[in-house]
Amino acid sequence: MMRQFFQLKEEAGDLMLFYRMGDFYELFYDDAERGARLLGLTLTQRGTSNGAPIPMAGVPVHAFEQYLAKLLAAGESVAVGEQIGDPATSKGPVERKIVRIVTPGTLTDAALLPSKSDRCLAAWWQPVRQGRPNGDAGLAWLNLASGEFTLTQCHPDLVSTTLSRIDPAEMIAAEGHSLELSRPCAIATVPVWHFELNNAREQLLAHFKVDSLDGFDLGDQETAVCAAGALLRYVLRTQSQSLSHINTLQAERPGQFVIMDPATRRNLELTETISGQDSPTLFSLLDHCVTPMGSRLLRRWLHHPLRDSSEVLKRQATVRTWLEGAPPDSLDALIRSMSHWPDLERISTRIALRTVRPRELASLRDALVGLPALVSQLTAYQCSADSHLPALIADLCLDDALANTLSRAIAVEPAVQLRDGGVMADGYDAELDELRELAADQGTFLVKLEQQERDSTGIANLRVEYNRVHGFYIEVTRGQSDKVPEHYRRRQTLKNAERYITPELKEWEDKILSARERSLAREKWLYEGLLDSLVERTRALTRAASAMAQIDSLCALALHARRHDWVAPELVDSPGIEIQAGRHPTVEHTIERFTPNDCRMDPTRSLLIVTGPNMGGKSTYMRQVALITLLARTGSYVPARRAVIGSIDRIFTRIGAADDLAGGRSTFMMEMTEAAAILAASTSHSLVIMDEIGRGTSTYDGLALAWAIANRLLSHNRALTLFATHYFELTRLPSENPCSANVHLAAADSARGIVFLHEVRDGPASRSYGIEVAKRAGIPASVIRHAARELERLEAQGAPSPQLGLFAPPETDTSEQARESLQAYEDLVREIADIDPDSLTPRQALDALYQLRQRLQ
Ligand SMILES: Nc1ncnc2c1ncn2[C@@H]1O[C@H](COP(=O)(O)OP(=O)(O)OP(=O)(O)O)[C@@H](O)[C@H]1O
Repeated sequence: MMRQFFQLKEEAGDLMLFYRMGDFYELFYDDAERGARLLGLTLTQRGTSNGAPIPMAGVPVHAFEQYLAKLLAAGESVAVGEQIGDPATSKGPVERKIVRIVTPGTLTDAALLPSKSDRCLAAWWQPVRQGRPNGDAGLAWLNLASGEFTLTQCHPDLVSTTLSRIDPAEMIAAEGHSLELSRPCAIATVPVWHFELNNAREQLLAHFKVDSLDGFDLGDQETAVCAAGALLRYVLRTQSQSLSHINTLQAERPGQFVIMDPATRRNLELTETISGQDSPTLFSLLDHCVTPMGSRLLRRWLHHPLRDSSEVLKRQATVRTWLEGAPPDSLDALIRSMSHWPDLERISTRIALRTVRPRELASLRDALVGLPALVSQLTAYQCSADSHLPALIADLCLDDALANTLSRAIAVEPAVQLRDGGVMADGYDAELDELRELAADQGTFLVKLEQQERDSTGIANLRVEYNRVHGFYIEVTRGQSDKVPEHYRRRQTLKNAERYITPELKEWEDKILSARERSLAREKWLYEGLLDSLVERTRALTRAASAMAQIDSLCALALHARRHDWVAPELVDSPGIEIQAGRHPTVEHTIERFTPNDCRMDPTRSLLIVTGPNMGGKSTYMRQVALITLLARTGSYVPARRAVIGSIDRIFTRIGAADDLAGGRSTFMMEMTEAAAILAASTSHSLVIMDEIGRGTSTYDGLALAWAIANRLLSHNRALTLFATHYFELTRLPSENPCSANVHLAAADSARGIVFLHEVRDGPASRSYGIEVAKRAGIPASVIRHAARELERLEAQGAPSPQLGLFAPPETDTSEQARESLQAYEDLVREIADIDPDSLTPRQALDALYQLRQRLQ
């Protein structure tokens, strides 16, 4: 047996191998130890190997799925070695085979998948030369549960940002290539040759059954093709079924989405709060979706705001259709009609994988039967020319044949498992009906036969009976045996009676005894046949599922907009943001009276210095501007009286970083790393939120850095920036650069202390109110008094203000020496510019380098 185990284990490789033994799945050796640790199983032993006991741990077959879910959540991958031979007829160990491989990124089973989020598998490939990244990285990702297969190429620095929006459950990387991930996920390593272009391309050609990839328009995506090929190879290994639902491969090109790095997604709390909770987040707020696929799409939209306005405007126009010119209760009625919809997206995938369960088909049938009513509800809306509702409705118009087939084929309430029978509907197949009738109506048949035989033989006490040893028989008492007709064959002789069988009874016996097995086999065969016909429809089903998801998500956005008085933002191509009376989408629900605020930023007013007391509302204000921008770019309405949102390429936020102790970076280091990324990548189309940059170090250092960073953003990046700070010295920036302006969150003194007005006003804050805020926070009165005295003393002393030197314009050195060194420097630069590296031999290049170095000295 262990030899067989080792064979399977070799096949399973790193996967945990569950080896079927009777009613248990057993783990051995390291797998057993890992399983015991992760699942809390009791570790036992079975025999010895080289004198050492073999560790073993097992789980009962009936509870396997629960254990599996736990392991997948822990990022483990599993292979199931099932008994496929018949124990009764096997000599030696029963034949076993790996029949199932489950990895965190290749799940399709509804029970193991979260309903409201995707779990995809991604592959990453970075060509290297001399140990350094050489060119763009390639990424491919597959949502096996929906069949979406996508790839892209990006600069190596953008890999982590791109992965943060894809949020894979599992990553495939080449052996020896390590990748830094912003969130933990399972990593599978595969040999480097899986990523080689020719192998990868062959894999894709074979899967899509094409001679060239030209039709997919991937000419500029060679590195990403390497990743896609390796990914497909991995998936084919894990899935024993055909992957016919993966029928296209789409390339994403830079510039399609508003880029947000992992820190920004976290700071804006799109789908997870900063502390890692599911709510309150922007997604939890807007998710009024009534289908799981609608929720999943909405989540995707929030992580993928679009740069190009055309698709956004289509979504917006569809939301408008439901809000304007339609009776208010029609939206509620529409949502109600969708609320019983099953997860069509996953069902159609499971049809393609041929793993769909009977009850899923029943729910598909019910949904399809109700589809025409939903379609007519949708067509009743008057939509504007720019809405894509008509296209979505067209995708929902599936032909009746599918609904009719399912209605005829599937029982009203089918069994959970096909193996239990009772799945196919009565009347769908005459042979199945007969088998079922036989199995169910044996009593009736026997009574009928008995009567028939009594009548034909005239033996009044003739009986038709059954026992386990002899099966069915006709019993005639000895006294009547002379009346027995010739075609009766004796089966058994008893003291007082003879037992007979007739050809008719024998035939019926054969039928009845195997009727149940035959009816189950027939059902299985019919089910497979039904799947054959459904598989051909998966494309249409997937399109309908996608239309349904979009309608559901857009209804959710419309509902939220109606309930909370949101407006349609105007989208323009120039860079800029203008918001009138904007609110924070989530904070507005957590407090009684939210104060709306305006915001105007454009190239002539690109940086706003935001000052105001702690707790004054600075962070809320800046986040609300970012969230309104993001919502506008997903097609949603926004919480404002009016909003005009320009073309935005990236949103960056640098907000109160937490220590990344695991990554070995302090708060200040994190802050500076994020700031460095912003300075390196933001453009005049970027929205940058900087909250109190520089506060993690000494006042002088902090202020100096904040000043220099703000200046750089203003004059070099020219990004639309909201820059909150407690360094009042920074409020002098607008007087030096007219493209910046001061705004502040107003507060007022009252008899009972400071009152936060939460109102954004022009100009800098007059003072900081730090001591008042500390008082409200409960700092002991004696400490507050001490602090107030200290403040007075410092102010009276006119404590040296660090800004004096900092804010002064750079000194211009006019001395002769300075002029000379400037001249020398310019000569040197010219000389370097004149070098043509392509025309130099390596030796000449080295000489040139030495000469330059000498000049510097
Ligand atoms: N516009 C607003 N209307 C009403 N209440 C608001 C508004 N903005 C913020 N608040 C309230 O003020 C609280 C503090 O806001 P926020 O954290 O944005 O202040 P802050 O100025 O960034 O503070 P700190 O400088 O200490 O980080 C919020 O939790 C919210 O309850």
